Amino acid sequence: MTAQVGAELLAGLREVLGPGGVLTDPADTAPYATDWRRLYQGRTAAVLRPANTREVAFCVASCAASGVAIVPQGGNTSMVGGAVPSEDGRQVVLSLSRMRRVRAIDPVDMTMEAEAGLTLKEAQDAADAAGAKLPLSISSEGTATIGGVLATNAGGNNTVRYGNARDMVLGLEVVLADGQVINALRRLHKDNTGYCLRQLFVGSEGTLGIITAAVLKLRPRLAEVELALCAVPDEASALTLFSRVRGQDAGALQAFEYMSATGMDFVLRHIPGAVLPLAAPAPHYALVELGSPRAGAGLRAALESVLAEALEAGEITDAVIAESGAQRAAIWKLREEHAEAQKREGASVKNDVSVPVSRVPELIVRASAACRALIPGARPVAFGHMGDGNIHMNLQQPPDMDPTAFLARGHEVMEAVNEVVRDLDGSFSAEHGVGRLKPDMLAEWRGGAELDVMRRIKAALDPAGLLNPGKVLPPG
Ligand SMILES: O=C(O)CC[C@@H](O)C(=O)O
Ligand SMILES: [Zn+2]
Repeated sequence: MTAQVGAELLAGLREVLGPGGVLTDPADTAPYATDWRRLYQGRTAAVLRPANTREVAFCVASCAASGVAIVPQGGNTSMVGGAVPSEDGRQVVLSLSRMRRVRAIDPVDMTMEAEAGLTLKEAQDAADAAGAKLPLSISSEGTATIGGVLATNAGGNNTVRYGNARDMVLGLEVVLADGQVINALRRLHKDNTGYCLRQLFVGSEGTLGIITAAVLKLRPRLAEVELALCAVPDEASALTLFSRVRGQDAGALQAFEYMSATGMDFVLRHIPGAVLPLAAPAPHYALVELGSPRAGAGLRAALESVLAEALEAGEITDAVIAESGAQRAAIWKLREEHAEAQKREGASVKNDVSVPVSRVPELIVRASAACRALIPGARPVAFGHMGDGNIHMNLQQPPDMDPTAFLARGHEVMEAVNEVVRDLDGSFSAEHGVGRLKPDMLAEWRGGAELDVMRRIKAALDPAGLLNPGKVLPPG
């Protein structure tokens, strides 16, 4: 059992962090205690806002000495309640929001050293200003932070080309549960000196240590980008189109996103300014993006020719290629606003699942049918990162159903989808993590020796269980 947050602890923290560094007024702490989806309504006695790594270490050591648990928090955009405190008020939130410096960018090494509280968008912009590209891109990048995307190993829209967050980390600075700091902010591409500790913290969702800064690997800035939105007759055609585009020039493909008619309809109805740039709505859509750091790479002609072939083969029925940066942004908005549009349409159950890419059409067809059979009138909303096999196999409430009654069936819905995912050799959580929502699934899917090793690592690094309790690992 963790300890209550005492007045003495708070006074000591205030002395070092300053008055603005420790929030205790419920009006100030409330936004830190709930999640974007409003799945959880926690309570916290204090939000700590350290301004540098030394202060983070001080907070962690002070809380450890008092037996108080800490919930690390970045942009608080978790889809699985990974950054919310519990309802009993015994967990303090440690927000990294004041640590937002770009410490260094090296254009020769092609690296950026950034602090955990910098938003992903700010980091992307800093890379761009230095003539480089930070290729991680997710829908919540304006709010999500570097610490958060690393702690959760975020994936997003460009995984098909650049991999996930963990593929972009060369170095890491982490505050451990006892207040020690691992300073491994190295910029090395080769470094076989013992266990690769940084990758242990990436994806650990704040349960093993608190990431305070990272060295990120940059890529050359793109000189040419071409984007198309395609109308697709069925799920199988979307996969054939993906293979065709990749087959033409695998190195140029940087996003292949799938959307269904239902999700697109929500975006067009709920998101101001959203307009479908095609002649008519389609049953399915594919967003295809090519990019090259080389000016004169001929991507426009390449895209036109591959789409002409796909049209001829009946894999697409229509397509539009963006004519400007503004049009590109408008098309991306149709995809990136799916989560917001779903929220405005009412209650939904999210299933962030992945399967081998070849099985994505089967996943969408079978899981949609399973959801419809479970709750008649519910609307499957499949969309996401088809090029890497990660589909958001979400289910929207029937229009006339009480949202609370619908959400009460959330676990049944997740299980119906997971049954299909299991059968297709997939994963119950592709990019959103486990958080507070899915530890029971972890027990079931990653049980046995895997879970045993995870528990031993947790016990070794956080023996008192003070870092983000209740997240990732099921109660032991
Ligand atoms: O809302 C979702 O289910 C997915 C959110 C995010 O991962 C996305 O790809 O837009
Ligand atoms: Zn996603």
